[in-house]
Amino acid sequence: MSGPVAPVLSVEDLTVSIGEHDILRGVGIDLRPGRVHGLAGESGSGKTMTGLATLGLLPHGARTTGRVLLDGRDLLDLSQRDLNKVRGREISMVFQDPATSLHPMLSIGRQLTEHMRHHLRIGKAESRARAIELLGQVRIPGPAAAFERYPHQFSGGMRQRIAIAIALACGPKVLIADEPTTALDVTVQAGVLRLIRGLCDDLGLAVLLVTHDLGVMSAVADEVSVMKDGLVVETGPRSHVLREPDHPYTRALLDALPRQGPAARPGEILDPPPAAGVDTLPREGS
Ligand SMILES: Nc1ncnc2c1ncn2[C@@H]1O[C@H](COP(=O)(O)OP(=O)(O)OP(=O)(O)O)[C@@H](O)[C@H]1O
Repeated sequence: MSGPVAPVLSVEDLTVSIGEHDILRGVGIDLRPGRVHGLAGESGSGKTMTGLATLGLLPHGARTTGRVLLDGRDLLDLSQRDLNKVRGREISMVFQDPATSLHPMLSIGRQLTEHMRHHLRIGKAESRARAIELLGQVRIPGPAAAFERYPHQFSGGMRQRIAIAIALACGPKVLIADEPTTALDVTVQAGVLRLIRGLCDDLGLAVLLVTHDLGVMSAVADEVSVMKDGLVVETGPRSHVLREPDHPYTRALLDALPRQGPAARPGEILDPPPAAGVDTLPREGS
């Protein structure tokens, strides 16, 4: 095992308030290249808000304190203009429902290339070639033909792969994936998770994987943070947090999982055999 890699993105003591409501109350998370950091917690605990805050995408009127450091720059200090350069270029986000994140009236090729041409300032032929390469990288069959097609011509799983290709188009260092498989049929979830894991490994992406699903977390994450009421109550290596949690809230989350076999205990359900990782997921259906 190699030593700890320096974080590319560090959220430090982040607070977000809207009106009287304290939504985040001092969140700290480090994202490292080539690592998937899972963010778990019950609905309303602040997972999505943490992801959005890293992109400066907070609701109107939100007040923030703390720091979001990307390679040493505090994103909370950037102007909207500078933040726009960071979003999509250095940090990208994939949302739960690809049907809403893809534009229904624009071809896949246009959605991929406009993004690249804007951020990377490259020409039409170069952006087309890169788009087709990206579609291949996310395993869309027939990438050149897919380039000409529209979102409705693809299945949900394929649409999420396309959304991931768009997120990766400008070569970001950080990918925020907010419940990326929750809207998908269970048979295609594994394939999308395996893709995210593979891209993280191959491209050295730092991934924040927001999910309420501890099974997903167990299959893909290297580190896990657990949120409750706007705070990270526990963070650490996946095997530790999901098998021997220190915090009673994490234990309660694990105990609330449905049992999956006569002798299964939470640690056994969640932890794949050593080094098997994502390969323990079922084969994808599309
Ligand atoms: N636009 C908004 N304005 C005001 N409060 C908001 C807004 N969006 C979210 N909140 C509040 O912020 C808190 C955290 O929400 P967030 O969506 O981050 O939770 P979450 O952990 O991602 O939950 P879920 O799993 O349901 O998505 C919640 O109390 C929510 O009601």
